[in-house]
Amino acid sequence: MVGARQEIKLKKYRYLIALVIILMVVGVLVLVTIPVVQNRSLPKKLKYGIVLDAGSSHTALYIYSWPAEKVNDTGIVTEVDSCKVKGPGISSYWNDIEQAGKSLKVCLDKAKERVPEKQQYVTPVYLGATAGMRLLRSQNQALAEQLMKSVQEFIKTYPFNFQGAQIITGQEEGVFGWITVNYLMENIGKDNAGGNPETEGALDLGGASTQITFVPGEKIESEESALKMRLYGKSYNIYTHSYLCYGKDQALKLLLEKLDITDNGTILNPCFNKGYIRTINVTELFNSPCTSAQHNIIQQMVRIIGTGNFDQCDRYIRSIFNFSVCTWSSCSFNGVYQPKVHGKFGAFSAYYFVMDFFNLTSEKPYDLSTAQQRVKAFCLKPWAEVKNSFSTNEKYLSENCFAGQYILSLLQNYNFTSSNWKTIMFLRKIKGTNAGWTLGYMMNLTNMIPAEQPYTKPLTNASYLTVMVIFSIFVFFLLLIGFLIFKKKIFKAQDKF
Ligand SMILES: Nc1ncnc2c1ncn2[C@@H]1O[C@H](COP(=O)(O)OP(=O)(O)O)[C@@H](O)[C@H]1O
Ligand SMILES: [Ca+2]
Repeated sequence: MVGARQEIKLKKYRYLIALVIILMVVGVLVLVTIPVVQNRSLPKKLKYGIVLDAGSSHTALYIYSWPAEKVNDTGIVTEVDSCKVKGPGISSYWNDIEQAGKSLKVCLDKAKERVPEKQQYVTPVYLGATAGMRLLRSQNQALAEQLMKSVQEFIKTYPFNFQGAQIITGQEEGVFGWITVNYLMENIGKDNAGGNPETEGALDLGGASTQITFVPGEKIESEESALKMRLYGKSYNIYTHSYLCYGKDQALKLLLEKLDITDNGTILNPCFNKGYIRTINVTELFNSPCTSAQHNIIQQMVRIIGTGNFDQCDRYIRSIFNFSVCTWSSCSFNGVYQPKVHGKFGAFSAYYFVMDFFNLTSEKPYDLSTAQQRVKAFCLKPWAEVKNSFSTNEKYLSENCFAGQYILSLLQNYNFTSSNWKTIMFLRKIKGTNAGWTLGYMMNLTNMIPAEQPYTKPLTNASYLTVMVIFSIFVFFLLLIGFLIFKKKIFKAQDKF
């Protein structure tokens, strides 16, 4: 009788213990789920940053965004919107200074709509002007300053956190383009085991200048073009050079200057399609510091007539580069030091626009001879045919033969030959964000690129909690089993007595 009563008591205890276990497990699960769900359902607070790229040919505005709490993580800043300012670059407003600022209205209004009102006061805005303004400043510093002031004052009328309008250096333009490319490709910042991961070089072709930036496989001889950077705990020895006057619009002026002009004011241009005619004002050609050479043209207007002569065009384009001097172990042109190109390259801006026109921008790179054939085939077409076959804007269309040949020539001067041509990838965007100096510039000025690898927890919050709970349950069960065995032994021992 006593034994049976004890058994009932023991059963009751077991049920009680089972109930306690279930309640504990439920309790632990609730404790885990709530914080995880809680954190996930919180809307991610986004931060914004705006950069205006005041290029020589036009101004563009870019809006970037990133989750507030992840500033130092890599690959998380993305472009959420962009806006192309109508009309020419700010340097073209030298005769109507106030209009330079006003020209930005449509895009700044768009930014005001895009960035949530509450965030606008803390959203930094930067304006960086490039080679167009560099050239103007070299001609007339006061005028350049007035123009910068005009854009600055106009941006200040907006509720954003204005951080300054600067004419950036060619070196900054090159390096920030390189940072943008490598940040978006996630070549920098990722903790790749075993030394530095390979970075990609950056090739930027603008209207007034062009930049080449890469980490060479050899020591950089010229200090002028060397830059040591520490990013995310790794050191990079970067080579960068910006060629003023070798953007595609200024290079065309360099070419026109080389061509003969007839007494009646006609220039025959082998780099324009046969039959194409463009009339320009002489001052338009010679008002640039790139073409300040003396000229004795008496006419006001000159007529440029395309002859579509590929070989002649090639020769003339070569003539705008000087190969006669080099005081270094290797040079590109004009006596500029350049180490051997190394690794892969991303080529953007006008490189992309022009090569895209020739359908040479696919994921699978084309070889140099295919590129040459395509450009040649286009240059040999008469203008009448070209005009009818493409709906491209006439100015770009008429300059594509020149631009295509110029790009092929420039890249070969950098020593891209048939053997390494395919290391160049022509691209406009990387993961939805425009390739260009603006993103790198903003990240640098907002201190978003740490010099050292930021401390990262080995586990995410959610996995940390999960692991902790699983182990708690595990330990709890071990204890429980131990306890039950222990109890059983005691009961058994009691039964014996
Ligand atoms: N759709 C296009 N097709 C061809 N060229 C283009 C196109 N859009 C822009 N470009 C060219 O890209 C270049 C952009 O240069 P830009 O950034 O304004 O000058 P810079 O960087 O020298 O200050 C210009 O030469 C412009 O004509
Ligand atoms: Ca540019």
